[in-house]
Amino acid sequence: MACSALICDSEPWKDLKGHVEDIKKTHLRDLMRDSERCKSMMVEFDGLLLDYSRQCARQDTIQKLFGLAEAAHLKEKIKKMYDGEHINSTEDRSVLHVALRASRDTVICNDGKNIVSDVWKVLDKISEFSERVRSGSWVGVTGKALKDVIAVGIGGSFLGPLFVHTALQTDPEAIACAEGRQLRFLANVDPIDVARSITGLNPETTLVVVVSKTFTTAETMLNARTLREWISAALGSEAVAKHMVAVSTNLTLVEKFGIDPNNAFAFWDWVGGRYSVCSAVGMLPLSLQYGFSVVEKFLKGASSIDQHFYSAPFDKNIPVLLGLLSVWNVSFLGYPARAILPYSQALEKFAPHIQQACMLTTTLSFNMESNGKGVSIDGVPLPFEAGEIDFGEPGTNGQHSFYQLIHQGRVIPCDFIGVVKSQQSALFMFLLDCFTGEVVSNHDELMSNFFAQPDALAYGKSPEQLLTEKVPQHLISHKTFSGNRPSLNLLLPCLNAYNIGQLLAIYEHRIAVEGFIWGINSFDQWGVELGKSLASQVRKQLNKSRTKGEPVEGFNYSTTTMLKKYLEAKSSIPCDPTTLLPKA
Ligand SMILES: O=P(O)(O)OC[C@H]1O[C@](O)(CO)[C@@H](O)[C@@H]1O
Repeated sequence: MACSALICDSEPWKDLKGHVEDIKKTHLRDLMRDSERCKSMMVEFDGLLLDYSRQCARQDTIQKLFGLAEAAHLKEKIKKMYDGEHINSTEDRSVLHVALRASRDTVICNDGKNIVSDVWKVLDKISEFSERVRSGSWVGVTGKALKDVIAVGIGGSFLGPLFVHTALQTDPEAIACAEGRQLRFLANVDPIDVARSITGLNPETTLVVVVSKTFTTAETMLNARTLREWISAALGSEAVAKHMVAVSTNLTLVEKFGIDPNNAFAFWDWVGGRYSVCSAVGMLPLSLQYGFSVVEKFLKGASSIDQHFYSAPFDKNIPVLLGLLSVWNVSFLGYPARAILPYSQALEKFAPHIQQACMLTTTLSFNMESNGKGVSIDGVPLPFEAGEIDFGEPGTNGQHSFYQLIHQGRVIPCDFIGVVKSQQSALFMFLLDCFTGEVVSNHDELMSNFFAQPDALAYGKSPEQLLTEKVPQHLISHKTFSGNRPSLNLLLPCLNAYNIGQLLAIYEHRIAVEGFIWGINSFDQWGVELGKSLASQVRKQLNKSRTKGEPVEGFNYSTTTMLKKYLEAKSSIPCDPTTLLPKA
């Protein structure tokens, strides 16, 4: 395909378009009867099982999708990514988050230079620093060990590390390593978030890690200054050197902020913010909390998927299959959203992370920032829908809220993520068959839903079935489930650091596959910049009005009215910097 050609003009795309009507005539009830088909739609790799037999697709659909992959030069694009070509063309950068988890002996080059040794220099520094802090050889200004960490950062400098931290928090090995320690995150510039992050913490025993790729993000920098004030007010300004460290690509600004450059942990412009969990962005706070040996396992899990993604044939390649199926669901079947449904509470922050990587809600994800685009990589407007709205909630909580929508409302393809061996066992596990009368353990109860829900979505319930069940006539339409709702299952052996790394990398690469097929740049984010620049105009106005009493001007009627109303009241409550609590 020529450079500015769109994938929708290719023959395989047109062929798939024509195939849609064919597929619409099928029903998952019938497709699921074909065991050979189902068998061909299962892939196992490194302890993982992907079952995509409940996709509205036949084997020939999958073959057609492979044809589309070829037309989009998917293999070549993956190779270009690993080869360090500047595939993020609008920012003229390579996209090399795979280098962040490569083993020491791997060679991955950016602009002709092997970057794996740079990666390991920083990882070794993280390992050494976190060990000093954890062992108490690095102490705060009053000589006390630093047992609590607040990681200040937003977007990609927050959501990924939060996901991994939340997932590790209940893993027995990680629990043992984190004994007596706390890791908190401060992302939102909302004073409520600030108060939550420091409540109950003593500056004497707290280390603040400021995480910002650019070191210019307004929310992060204000929060960092606020915590610097909190530390200085309690311990004196010289305490900053012992109580604040930074992670950034902009070491000049780190130094200007007042953080000792020796206490700065670098990463590089070839790491996109939302793909930065495996850089110091995630590795420093997580290593401080759990120790380097745990985070190293996480990196190894991600690396295992990196190698699989690079070398496995497409019919056995989990991220490739997931990406192609997403394209099928979004661009051909017309389903704009995807539900990410982990059947493990430990993964409660997974969907929020994927949203940014993919888009953004209260917990928006990385897919939405990556693939929420309307033009091709060459700047040509897309005449088809790309990107999807990701949302999710761990089962069975989701079942008691939005599952009604996915069963009988809109068709939303679902990713069911399950775990064979839970991180935890509840009491009933041991008492089964004894005197409790419980039928299954908590985990089996949870997983019963993981196995049942996809079939409920696929098969539904017809009016005929309901009649045989003697459902009253007036309720038949209310109780009818159309079924034929696509889903897939990803089953992980357990949820240790290694598996968490695998899961992260699978979803990162799935996003890349989608973007490569759609022909968009998944690695820039110009869309979020507009909101940032408009906020800066408002910030200037608030400052002028509050400090000089200047009138609100230059905004539309709506914004002017709201700003005036807002400025009428004194919205900031004076606070004591040592506690950051409102002054009585
Ligand atoms: O790490 P930084 O530079 O503070 O940026 C934070 C986040 O802001 C964004 O640029 C936009 O949300 C993200 O891509 C990034 O992760």
